[in-house]
Amino acid sequence: MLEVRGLAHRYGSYAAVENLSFTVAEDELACIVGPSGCGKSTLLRCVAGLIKPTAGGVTLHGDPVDGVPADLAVVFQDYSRSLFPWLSVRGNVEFPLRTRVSNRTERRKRAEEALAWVGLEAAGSKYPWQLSGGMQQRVSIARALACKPALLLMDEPFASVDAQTRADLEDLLLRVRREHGSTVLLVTHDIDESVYLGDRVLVLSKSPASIVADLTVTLPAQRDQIATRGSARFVELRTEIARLLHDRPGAPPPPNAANSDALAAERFLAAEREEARQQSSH
Ligand SMILES: Nc1ncnc2c1ncn2[C@@H]1O[C@H](COP(=O)(O)OP(=O)(O)OP(=O)(O)O)[C@@H](O)[C@H]1O
Repeated sequence: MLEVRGLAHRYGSYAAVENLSFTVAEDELACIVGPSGCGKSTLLRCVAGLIKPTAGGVTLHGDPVDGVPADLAVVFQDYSRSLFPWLSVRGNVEFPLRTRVSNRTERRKRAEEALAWVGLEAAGSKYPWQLSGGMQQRVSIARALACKPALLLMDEPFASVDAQTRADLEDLLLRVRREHGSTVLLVTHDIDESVYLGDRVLVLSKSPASIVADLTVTLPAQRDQIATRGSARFVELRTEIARLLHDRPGAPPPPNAANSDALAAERFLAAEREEARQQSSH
């Protein structure tokens, strides 16, 4: 569905992204994880057609992306700036449909349907500022889904909410995807989140971003915040990604009850999570 080939982007003389190539298949959820400032958002903006790459290109269904494609939707981290405060929740969800669906009744139906998908069927008449942060981000997700996009791009979508809300939103995304099917490219700097959500994780290098690994997440499709995150395979994958991100071939191996390195690995990953939390709060 999506092909990124030889993509590079420079801001003046500064190379943010260099020679990136990958594909995303229909109904796949691919996560992009990389160090802070490595060029993840730049990559996503190029895929969304918001900025023009300086080299290489992006195709969606084989058509070159040159400007924002009609069948693409983006969810940003900062829900408070992406929702219109003067429109009701329903009005926000209906807004992008104005240019896509001419029939008003159909627009209303699509908006109500999308709000039900994210559990906000009773909040349509409220205003965004009357909702919690997690609920506002659910409105942003409903707005994106109402467009029935061929490709959903998400840029650190859960980085601005508390840990419990984040877990709820992650599960909401997995459920909506299971029930309604969608192709998703999601950027995060949280290693655990990339493994928990992804069918695949693309690991980026430090700036200028290039792909250092493309890992298939060999975990059961049905995920659970406790059982999945506690499984040996999950721990192996996140340790592998942490090692790749920090370019430390000698980093601790995956924890193993019989292995005294287990504690060191846990400490290393806890420091990783703390660093990601601090970055997202800035
Ligand atoms: N409009 C711009 N003009 C100049 N430089 C920019 C611009 N946008 C981003 N950059 C630079 O390009 C590099 C990559 O930025 P980008 O936002 O893509 O990284 P990121 O991986 O998404 O960062 P973060 O993890 O902190 O969100 C950074 O060094 C940034 O300062």
